[in-house]
Amino acid sequence: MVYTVKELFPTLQGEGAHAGRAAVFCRFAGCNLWSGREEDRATATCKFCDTDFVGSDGDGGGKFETAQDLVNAIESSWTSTSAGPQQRYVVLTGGEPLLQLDEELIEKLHQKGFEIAIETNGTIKVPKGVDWVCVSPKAGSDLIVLQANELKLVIPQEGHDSLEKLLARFEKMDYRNRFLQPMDGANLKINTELAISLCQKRPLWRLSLQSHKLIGIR
Ligand SMILES: C[S@@+](CC[C@H](N)C(=O)[O-])C[C@H]1O[C@@H](n2cnc3c(N)ncnc32)[C@H](O)[C@@H]1O
Ligand SMILES: Nc1nc2[nH]cc(C(=O)O)c2c(=O)[nH]1
Ligand code: SF4
Ligand SMILES: [Mg+2]
Repeated sequence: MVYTVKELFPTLQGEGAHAGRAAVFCRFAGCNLWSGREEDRATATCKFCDTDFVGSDGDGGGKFETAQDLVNAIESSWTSTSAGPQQRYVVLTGGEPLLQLDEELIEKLHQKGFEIAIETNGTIKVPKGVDWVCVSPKAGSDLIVLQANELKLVIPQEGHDSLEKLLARFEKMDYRNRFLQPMDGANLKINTELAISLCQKRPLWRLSLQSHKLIGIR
């Protein structure tokens, strides 16, 4: 299996329950809900993406011919921060990482001592062995990952009916942690105020800020 990776870099997880934790980010190329081309954005299922996931030309990106090649690159990225063997943490994101993640890659990352997290839109089955699953549902897509460590809902999304009804539905489902993340873009300030007021009204939800953007890291 050849893995196409847009970029691979050490940083801190910026979002959700593990915010602030050292991690290597492996951003896979490609997504099933948007081509990544600006001219397709308006007609895509997911229209608000903040990420360039097209191609393999980013820092640390490339085409990795084998799972072992990719794992070696992830390990080098971890070590490049002088971090030792403890608490090795990799976040597989994209694009949509579940278009490429397979059990061989999971097994080889575990052999190197990595705890594995994924960021997924929840439309593709999660293979066995992933340690932390964060699902971020998109309006107009078929959510099939109905159980996860973390649900991270970006708000507000065009195409969702009543937000309060949607939250009530997710509150009954099997997600261990629930976050509201304000949509970045022209309305970030208003969206943040909305997320704050909803978290105050509905304490099953916590606020997830994209803290990496606030502090100017990737
Ligand atoms: C770029 S996506 C990649 C992983 C996967 N495709 C997904 O959507 O979960 C990573 C995270 O960024 C969130 N995100 C994307 N665009 C955003 C925006 N404009 N504002 C806030 N969060 C955003 C997604 O919802 C997801 O939680
Ligand atoms: N630092 C940092 N944290 C993140 N958490 C989720 C991200 C993503 O794009 O998947 C992300 C990202 O792009 N950078
Ligand atoms: S599903 Fe994720 S990667 Fe795909 S377009 Fe939406 S936010 Fe971006
Ligand atoms: Mg991001």
